[in-house]
Amino acid sequence: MASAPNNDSQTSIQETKEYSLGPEDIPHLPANRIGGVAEKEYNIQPAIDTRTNTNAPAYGDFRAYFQQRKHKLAEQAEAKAAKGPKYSLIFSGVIFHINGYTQPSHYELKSLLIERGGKFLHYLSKTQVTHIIASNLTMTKEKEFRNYKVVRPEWVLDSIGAGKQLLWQKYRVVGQNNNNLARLPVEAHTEISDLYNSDAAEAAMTTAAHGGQLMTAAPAAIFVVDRFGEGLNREWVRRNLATEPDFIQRYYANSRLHHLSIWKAELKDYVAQLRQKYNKVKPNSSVHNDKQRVIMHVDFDCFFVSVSLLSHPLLKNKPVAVCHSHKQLEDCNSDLESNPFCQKGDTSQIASCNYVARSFGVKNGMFMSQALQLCPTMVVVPYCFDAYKRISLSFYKIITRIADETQAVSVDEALLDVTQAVRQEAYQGNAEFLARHIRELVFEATQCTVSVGIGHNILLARIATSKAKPNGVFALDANSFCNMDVSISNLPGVGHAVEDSLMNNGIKNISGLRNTTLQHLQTICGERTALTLYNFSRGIDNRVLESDRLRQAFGADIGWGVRLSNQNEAEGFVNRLVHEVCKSMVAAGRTGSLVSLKIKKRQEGQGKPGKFLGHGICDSLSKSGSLSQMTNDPAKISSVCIKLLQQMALNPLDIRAVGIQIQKLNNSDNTGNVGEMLLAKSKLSSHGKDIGDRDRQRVSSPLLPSASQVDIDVLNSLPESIQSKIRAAYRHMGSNIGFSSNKSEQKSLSPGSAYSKPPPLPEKPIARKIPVKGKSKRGRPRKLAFTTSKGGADRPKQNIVAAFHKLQSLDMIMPSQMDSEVWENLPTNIRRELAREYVKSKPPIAKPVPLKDSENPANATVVADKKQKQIEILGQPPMLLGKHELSDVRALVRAWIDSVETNGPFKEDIAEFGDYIDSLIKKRDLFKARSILSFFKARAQQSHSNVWMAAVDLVLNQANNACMAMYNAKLHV
Ligand SMILES: Nc1ccn([C@H]2C[C@H](O)[C@@H](COP(=O)(O)OP(=O)(O)OP(=O)(O)O)O2)c(=O)n1
Ligand SMILES: [Mg+2]
Ligand SMILES: [Mg+2]
Repeated sequence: MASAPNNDSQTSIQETKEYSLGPEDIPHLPANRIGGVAEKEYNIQPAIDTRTNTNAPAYGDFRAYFQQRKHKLAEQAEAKAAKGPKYSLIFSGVIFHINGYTQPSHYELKSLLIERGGKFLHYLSKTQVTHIIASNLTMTKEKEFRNYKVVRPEWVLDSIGAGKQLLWQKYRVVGQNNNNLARLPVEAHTEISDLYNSDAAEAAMTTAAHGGQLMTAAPAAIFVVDRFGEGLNREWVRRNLATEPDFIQRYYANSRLHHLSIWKAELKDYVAQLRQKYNKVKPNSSVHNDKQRVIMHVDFDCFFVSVSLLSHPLLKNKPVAVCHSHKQLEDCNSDLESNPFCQKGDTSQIASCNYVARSFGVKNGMFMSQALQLCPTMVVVPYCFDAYKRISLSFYKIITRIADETQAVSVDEALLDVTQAVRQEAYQGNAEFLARHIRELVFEATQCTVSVGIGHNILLARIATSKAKPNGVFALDANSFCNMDVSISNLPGVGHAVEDSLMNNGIKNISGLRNTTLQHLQTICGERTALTLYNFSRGIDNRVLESDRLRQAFGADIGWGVRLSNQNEAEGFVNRLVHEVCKSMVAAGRTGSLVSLKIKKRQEGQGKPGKFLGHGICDSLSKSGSLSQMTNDPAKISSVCIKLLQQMALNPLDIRAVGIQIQKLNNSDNTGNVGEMLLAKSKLSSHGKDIGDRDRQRVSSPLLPSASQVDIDVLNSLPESIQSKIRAAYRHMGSNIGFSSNKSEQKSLSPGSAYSKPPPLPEKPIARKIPVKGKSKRGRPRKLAFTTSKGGADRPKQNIVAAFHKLQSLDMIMPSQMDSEVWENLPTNIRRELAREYVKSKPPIAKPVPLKDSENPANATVVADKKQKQIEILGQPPMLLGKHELSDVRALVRAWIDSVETNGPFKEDIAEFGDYIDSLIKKRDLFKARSILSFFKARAQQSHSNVWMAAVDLVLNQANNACMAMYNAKLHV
């Protein structure tokens, strides 16, 4: 075995014995390794820090180095302090406020400015503020700030680099004269020639970033330093536009974010494959909530750097970063201080830096210019994407074989459930032994170190890893967690919006959170988020691992270099992108039946993007279309995509980013959901024809789930006319579907039966698009349920139902609980049929308890019944960005979520949306409020983003408060 990053277990056990909590608390974790450590000790040395006695080859005399370094820094600090202020006060007189997400972070910007004489305003006081720092602004903010000096964070960094306060105008986001700014020509060639005189902050860096391959091939010809007046290779730029045939491949080859997202998706499938290979069975879910669970979080230390250093072993003990920076073209031993990028603003982002660099204050994600100030001797090495992937695959092989369950988190990180694995004789029930074994095996296979966090749940394991790093193991229980000072923003799913809401209510840290009652939290951030935070703050986390969740979509997004001059070029680009996506689908043996095209369209009146050839500020558009069958054929998918593009009727010159997503995949865990399958199939009759002979062929295609996979509850919940057609379709295939809703009958189908193939993988309940609320009083299966009649709290809802009844003449009303996207894609006649059946199946409506006339939501019913009148009586309907039609508002919501899916929304946008819903409620248009909220919730759920779910909670909470105030009842969404 190669020398392993391991420790002598005996030694470490003795060392940490004094911190023991007792085995009765945590039976399967090594009791002598679990928390119970005084808070201050955490700050100095983790209770279980195997780093101290490690033989870790990667860090050698690391500890001694750190001690020396600390000493030296302290001396330097003292010397500087003795001399006077640490930095020249270039920002004195600047009173600044930071708006929205920024890179560097709020915290970093704040420190940089304050240290240099700036004054920070937490709450924006428009009379005091001199500068607002923002990377992007919402439309509302843009209007609001149009008379202020709004600057990009680069202004701060570049000013520091230049040693003086630079002119803010060059960094403006919007400004006094913004309206007069000449509209930048959109044609790519103009933009390119503009670049010759440009000071676009990221131009050189970005072009370099995306041209890594070319730089290697011919650095002298390609090197781009326009920013410093040395000229730009025009040919290079031309070659880097989306119109070039090999653009996508080169873009893919150089974009780290693209790699990270693809790897994440691929690793999910890879884990599922490996689990089959190793005959892993999902562990019994009954132990999910208790203290018997042992969860590990395993994460490589400075992954990209560690891997890149395998081919640069001599740099091991030097500060090193992986980054697309010109600096990597420099000789590592040259005088780096003289590098122009040390003095000018190199805004390329550090993907990963090693722990030596971190000891200087450098961090992952930092801009290179800032990092070089902190650590001028830092060496920059290039990306090695192939090696990262290769090493990641070896890692996943090892951990998936050992763990009971594995959830792929990212290329360098996984969550393991090892509850059973630790019971094996070799580990004697000691999780730490197992963690060491994993570290040894990974090191032996990859020559890189991983750190392991251990806990009874995902939250504890993750927090423990931050204590274990680098190159160590740390176990944490809930008690010890409660003694730690964990930042609220480190809790999973806490984004800016939630953090700000908590801050505004005086909840600044985790102990503040713990000291807040659940009820109070609920008023701040909604029921679900409140409960999650309430639990998290106490170290409680009931989430289960998702080891069997296959990837749900294939796709690609390109938001750089997209400059298209005509429709032909636009269609050609979409076509090439589809071909790229299909390649990976074919390789994975997956097919899909729904394709979405996302376009970012240059926003009217916007100047040139901050990033050369970037997408700048855009409107996001998205359109989906069904494929005529499950397919991964690029020609078929491309023709649907091109139709979608044509339907969008855009000026190709305005297209700034293109994304394609293929969903509703075969073999994915929604194939067992017959409701969804049936709806997908219904969509096939694209001209609204009934499911007849023409479709029977399709019904017998592999599109339909096998009879054994049909969820009878869901089938029974459909209108009878549709049920009978489905049953007929199965009869046509030579199979009968039972009428019983008894699940055990389905399972009892003989294993040899042609339709007895078990549904693939999922054991957790399948999310249903069409909810079933059990049986009606008469014992017959209920039709699609609109509401449960429970009495008091349902009063407003029943009135909405009444509104619905009255509106049935429109007969195209979507049942609010149905997935709106599916609904919109259904043929007209099926929609009508569902709507009619739906209405017929409603139980009689209970008489509402009379309320004061002015408060009676039934009035809303009457108003809703006479839409035109509503407008006359109540005046203009409430507007969201100038839109009021339901379909328009939905389109806005969809575009909103699509445009910032992963990062989550700006809090101002949430507030604006919340206010719009509020005004709907105040205008008594409960039907619309509910419908839009359901749509919002459904789309947010599809994004699988906790941040979006938190946004849903916030808006729902606000809506419910408004509803309670008006009707003394909640709005059921
Ligand atoms: N926004 C991001 C996040 C991650 N990565 C890459 C670089 C990292 O090396 C790798 C793993 O991410 P980690 O967050 O685990 O960071 P490191 O492994 O570099 O450091 P640590 O030791 O803190 O885990 O993914 C990236 O390029 N950009
Ligand atoms: Mg890592
Ligand atoms: Mg990681």
